[in-house]
Amino acid sequence: MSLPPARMPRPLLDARWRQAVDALVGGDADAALIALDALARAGHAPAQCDLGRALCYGVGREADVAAGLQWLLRADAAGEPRAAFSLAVIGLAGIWIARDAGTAARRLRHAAQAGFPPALRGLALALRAEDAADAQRISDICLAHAAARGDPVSARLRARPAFRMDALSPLPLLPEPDLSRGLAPPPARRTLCTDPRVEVADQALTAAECDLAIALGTPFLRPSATVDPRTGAAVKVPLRTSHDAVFDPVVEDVTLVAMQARMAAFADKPLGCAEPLALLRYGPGQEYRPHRDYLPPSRVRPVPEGGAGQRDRTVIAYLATPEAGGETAFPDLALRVPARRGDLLRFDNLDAAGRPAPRSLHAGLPVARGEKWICTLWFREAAYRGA
Ligand SMILES: O=C(O)CCC(=O)C(=O)O
Ligand SMILES: [Fe+2]
Repeated sequence: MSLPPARMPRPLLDARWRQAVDALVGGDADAALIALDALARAGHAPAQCDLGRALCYGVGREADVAAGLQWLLRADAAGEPRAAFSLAVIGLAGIWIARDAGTAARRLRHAAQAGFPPALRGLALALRAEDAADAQRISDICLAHAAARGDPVSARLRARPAFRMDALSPLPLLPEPDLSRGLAPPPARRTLCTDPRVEVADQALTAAECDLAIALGTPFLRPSATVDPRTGAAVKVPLRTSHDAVFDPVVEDVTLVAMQARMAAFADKPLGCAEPLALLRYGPGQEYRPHRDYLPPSRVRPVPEGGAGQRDRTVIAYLATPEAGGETAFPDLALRVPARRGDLLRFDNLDAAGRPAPRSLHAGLPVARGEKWICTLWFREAAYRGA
């Protein structure tokens, strides 16, 4: 006999929820979402969380952010740590809901204290930027716990070498991190050119942010392609010989969001105007030949028609300094920007009248020795994410 979910005992609900998650991961999104919906309505907080995330990010069906947020809020109110973490990331991004670093920090602490690995890692990296006496010690304990719970990125980011699971001390009472400092625009910028505008912010990223972006994106790297302007199809061409990865927004990460929020602040653009963050790796001899970042008109839906418009601005974050070569060059402006880990570069792709600016021509010069890693945000004129 089959009871309606609302009357099922908790272990049965948990079993149903695990089945639904297996179906979601296994690609049977329709069945998964129907099951999650029934469980969510029956008050099962983990299912509310998964349903909320699926709706927010359009997993298995068209995104419905408003409905997704409602489920996440209900799961969070019921104490579900993963929902607290998702809402912390969403609250820091400030695209779907107004940015609130204080509430995000409270939610992140709660999720970390409950042992959710991405939250432990996010809290650990936020603490690394703080100078309180205990911050570094607690940061390392958090990374150790996240690694022990199966997070390979935390294992890579640990300052100290491997450890044994049975040597782990219990998680101490964790502090609430100050997430607001990571969002502020870089304090100083150097203007290298005014037409088109090119600016650099020195040492605007922390070492932890650079390492995290590399570690998180590495599994997704593939040989770079570009778009054929005639057909719009992705093609492999000698224009880009690097490897790249695009961070799908569903890869929620507090540190990555804080880093992007700072890149957006430097660009004087809302983060919601940015395309998803891209990661690029260049080895010796690899390059990005001279090109412009604005799109062929056929791929631009103009703002007055409700589209996101052109790529009006680009921000590049340098994550790893090559031993030689790899500068970003602007041939028409006689400029070369060294690829120095931690620095940000921004430049305009359009002129003051909003027309494509041919002088924004730029290139990633060949790396001579070592590796160059960057993250790029291409900003549109109007809202792109969640639009
Ligand atoms: O690698 C570089 O320095 C330039 C990268 C670039 O042009 C881009 O990502 O659009
Ligand atoms: Fe570019």
